[in-house]
Amino acid sequence: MDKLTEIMAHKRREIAPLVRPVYAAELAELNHRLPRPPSFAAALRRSDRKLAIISEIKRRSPSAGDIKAGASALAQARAYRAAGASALSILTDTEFFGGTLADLIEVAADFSQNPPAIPALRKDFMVHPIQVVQAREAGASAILIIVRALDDGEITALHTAAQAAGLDALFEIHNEDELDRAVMHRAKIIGVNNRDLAIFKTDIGLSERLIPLFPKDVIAVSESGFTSGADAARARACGAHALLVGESLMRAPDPAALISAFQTA
Ligand SMILES: O=C(O)c1ccccc1NCC(=O)[C@H](O)[C@H](O)COP(=O)(O)O
Repeated sequence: MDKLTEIMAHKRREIAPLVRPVYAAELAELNHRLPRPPSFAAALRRSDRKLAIISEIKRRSPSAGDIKAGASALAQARAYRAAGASALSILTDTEFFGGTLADLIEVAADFSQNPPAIPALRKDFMVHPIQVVQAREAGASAILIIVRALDDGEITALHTAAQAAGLDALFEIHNEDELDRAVMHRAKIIGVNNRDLAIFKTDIGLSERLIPLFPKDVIAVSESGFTSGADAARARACGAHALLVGESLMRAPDPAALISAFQTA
């Protein structure tokens, strides 16, 4: 069993006690009642030709073990914002990544009270619309849809729920078939995850292979394995609008310098 399969099985067991029908009317009411979060999609299309950097809060991971155990999500988010990050990715999975939904709630509440707010992706392993309700209530601007981990019915349910709740969706893919499925679901934002989850190797060549195949109106994100401006330059050259970066920014003594190197590569 590869790691993603193990994580998805755990996530399905974890949320089983919370699962209930989630109707469009509930999501629309939520969207109407809660303050509108900043747009994730708009933040990824920069007008200054710089790459947008989605900066991730990631305390540990299956591939790296501890990265920055005990890090304050709020301190990390403030550092990223000050450094010019376009958006945040906040891992809310506890078992494998050491994050919590409380991290997202804390950061989104602080940013809305102390602007400027930048949008946050709820980075978790989504399987049911109840997690979309949680994401919207927590202050997220977007959710993650991992195409290979879900059947088409589940993708439709998550995507429809996200749209009804006023959230964007980042569709994550690893190959041409998954790209076709994301396009069939009318994804507006598609990310290529450069990490092979079976052997944990990252290869930016995967983005170089897949991003040129994206429809022209899709926002292209390259995810995982970025450590230098030279890596970012490869993603830019193949058409990426944005990078999603976790480990190297969490470990960086000066995240601002690294974000600047990525942006201007
Ligand atoms: O990072 C992992 O080890 C991992 C393992 C299994 C499933 C997902 C995993 N990572 C999620 C991500 O997509 C990355 O956190 C994200 O793209 C940032 O990657 P990086 O910059 O390499 O930390």
